[in-house]
Amino acid sequence: MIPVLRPRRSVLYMPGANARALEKARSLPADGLIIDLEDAVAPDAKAEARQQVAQALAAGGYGPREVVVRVNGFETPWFEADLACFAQAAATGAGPDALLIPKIARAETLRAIGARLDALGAPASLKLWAMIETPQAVQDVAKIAAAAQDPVSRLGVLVLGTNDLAKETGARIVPGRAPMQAWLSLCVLAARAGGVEVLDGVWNDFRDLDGLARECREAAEMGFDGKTLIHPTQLDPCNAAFTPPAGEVEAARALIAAFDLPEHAGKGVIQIEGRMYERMHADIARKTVALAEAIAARS
Ligand SMILES: CC(C)(COP(=O)(O)OP(=O)(O)OC[C@H]1O[C@@H](n2cnc3c(N)ncnc32)[C@H](O)[C@@H]1OP(=O)(O)O)[C@@H](O)C(=O)NCCC(=O)NCCSC(=O)C[C@H](O)C(=O)O
Ligand SMILES: [Mg+2]
Repeated sequence: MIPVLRPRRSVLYMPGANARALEKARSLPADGLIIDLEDAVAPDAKAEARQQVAQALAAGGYGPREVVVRVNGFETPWFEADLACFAQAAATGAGPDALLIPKIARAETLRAIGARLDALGAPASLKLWAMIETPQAVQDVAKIAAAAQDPVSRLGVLVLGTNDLAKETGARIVPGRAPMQAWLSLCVLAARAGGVEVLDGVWNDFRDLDGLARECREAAEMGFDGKTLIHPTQLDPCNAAFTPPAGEVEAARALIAAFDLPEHAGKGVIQIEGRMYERMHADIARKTVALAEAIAARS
């Protein structure tokens, strides 16, 4: 059975204090939006930004875009008020789809936040996304992703924070990301084992769209479900990189149809034009078709 997919090819951050960005996001071709209350909002502007974001969510107009609020960290003075604000908004039907928790280091923290949301009366539909952006989080990413098996954690998606990883480790952010490849792959592996989705980190040099396109292709090849972004011009190249090409979708449909032929009933392996296909390839093909259909349904 192929799950109904929600495309998360492009997920755009914007500062919660930036009213123009909150407005503009209603018409941008992003699969998802992350409205930030953490690093992109100065300490003195936190309370006002929180209210502005709550008002923007209540006003709505974000259509099919998945809306996520990145709250301040678990140990900051703003965390509890952020959580209470969006738990209450979710309880009245005007909340985000998920809260993104920065600098998660342990699975227990997710469970504690999930339990706090339960206590605040937030509906189960309010999910948690976890940022993987500390050395400890990368080392423990399998346990963090596995927390998704426990409904109290509400975990749905892992999000890489490559800027913080560079800061914490001294690794350089370079084209091809050789210094971080092992960590990125570990996160993809952990996400798949835990049954959650995983989004790549941001490309800071927002005027270099060729560099961005290269990094999006690399991320798609590594198995990421999508990439987080910081500027509207990054949306089209990112959506293109994570959309299955028409030829791939056509080939996937042909493979599914081939396995459905009466002469192939009961066969575990077939050949088409000199290439071997097993039923696992038909499973991959079904996922490709489901993603392409979900993307088509959105547009
Ligand atoms: C990077 C920016 C500060 C650049 O802003 P600006 O100089 O205003 O750009 P432009 O003049 O080119 O903008 C053109 C129009 O697009 C709108 N715009 C710009 N960015 C966004 C956006 N992110 N979302 C929605 N709309 C946006 C402008 O308002 C202009 O509109 P118009 O008036 O119609 O012309 C800016 O892009 C920005 O703030 N980006 C997001 C920064 C952010 O949220 N950072 C935090 C997350 S990244 C991170 O922390 C990752 C992780 O934690 C890690 O550790 O790696
Ligand atoms: Mg960060």
